[in-house]
Amino acid sequence: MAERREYEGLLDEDEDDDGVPRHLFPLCDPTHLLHRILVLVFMCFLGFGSYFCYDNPAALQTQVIQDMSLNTASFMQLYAWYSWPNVVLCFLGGFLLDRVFGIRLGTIIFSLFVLLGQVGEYTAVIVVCGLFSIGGESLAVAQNTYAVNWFKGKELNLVFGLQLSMARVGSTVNMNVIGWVYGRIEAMLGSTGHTTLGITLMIAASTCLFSLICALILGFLDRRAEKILHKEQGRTGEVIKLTDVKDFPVSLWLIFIICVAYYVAIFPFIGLGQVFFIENIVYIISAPASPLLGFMVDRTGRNILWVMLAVITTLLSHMMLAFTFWNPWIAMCLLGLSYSLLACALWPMVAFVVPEHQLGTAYGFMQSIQNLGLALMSMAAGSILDLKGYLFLEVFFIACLCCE
Ligand SMILES: NCCCC[C@H](N)C(=O)NCC(=O)O
Repeated sequence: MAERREYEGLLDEDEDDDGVPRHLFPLCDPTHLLHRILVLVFMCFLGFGSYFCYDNPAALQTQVIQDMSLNTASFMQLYAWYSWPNVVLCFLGGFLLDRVFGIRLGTIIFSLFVLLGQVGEYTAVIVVCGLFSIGGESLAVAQNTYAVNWFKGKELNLVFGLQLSMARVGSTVNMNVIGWVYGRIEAMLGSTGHTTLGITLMIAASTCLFSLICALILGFLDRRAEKILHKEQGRTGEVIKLTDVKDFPVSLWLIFIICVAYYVAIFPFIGLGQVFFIENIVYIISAPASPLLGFMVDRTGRNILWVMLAVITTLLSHMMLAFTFWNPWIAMCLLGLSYSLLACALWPMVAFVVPEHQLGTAYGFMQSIQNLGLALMSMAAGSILDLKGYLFLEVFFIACLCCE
């Protein structure tokens, strides 16, 4: 009780009982919804550049293969080199976030990696592609950690839905714009080639610079809120240890399994989509659907039930494509909705089963396992397509989903 009196004696008469300054404008008050919406805007734009540039190779496939004299195998290495480093380094990135850098500095560092990787992507292809990939995946870990820190117990599924929606907007904008940008530069220079490709990708890098600026602003707002709300005093003081991974609860390992078994039937499917509409329609549906479905999950709870429903409807989508001659738009629209539901119901579940000081490590480990699955299954899917065709590929995706 004595401490409380001393503490009250330190209270500025301009502060309320919780030590928050009384005369802050709502937009500047970290406890006000308007301020949290402001933080959420920058949180959503954190991943915009990473998601936008991640799809550069797919959106410029013809140009990249032509200008860099690549064959399909070496072209696909761009994606392989995105996933393979993250099998280990994404987990390490999450651990460094929890134990060394902290959320603010870690987010800025990973945003810088994404920018440097994108700017240098076609000078030392494989190396800086790895730099971009480490930044991209670890930045997603940081983004998820920020979301939980600011919105756990409030609108967490809606927030994840909004973050994923902005990510899908980045992918969709890239798919529909970057080819036009390349054409304009080709017209200006009068030829295709490395220079045209390089200038196009430098323009794409501006989205990563934008995300880095958002990371800096977000770091300022988070540090300011920590000071005003005296958050550091509420910390448990616990620190993550690498050996803590062996103590992760079974429920978290089940979330990891669901994540990898689901996403190997989504990203490789989109990447191998035979016609352009497959890549676009899933993302175009997911952009508006994710926040709406996230709001629904927030209101109803039952995340596990929604994840199960999403897996079942995704399974039905693939079975429609494999075993029926129905209009593929039906299956693709169903897939876009089920993918959105899965994404906004599954990712927040990590925050329900691990303490705050382990969040970055848990998300990092989850994406490491996801990237291991994606790297292996992407190669397997490519081989199955070459050797056995699309029916066997769909059966392969159905088998992966049945492992959930
Ligand atoms: N630059 C792409 C980041 C991917 C982040 C992560 N691996 C992921 O899968 N996020 C969920 C999603 O549905 O995109």
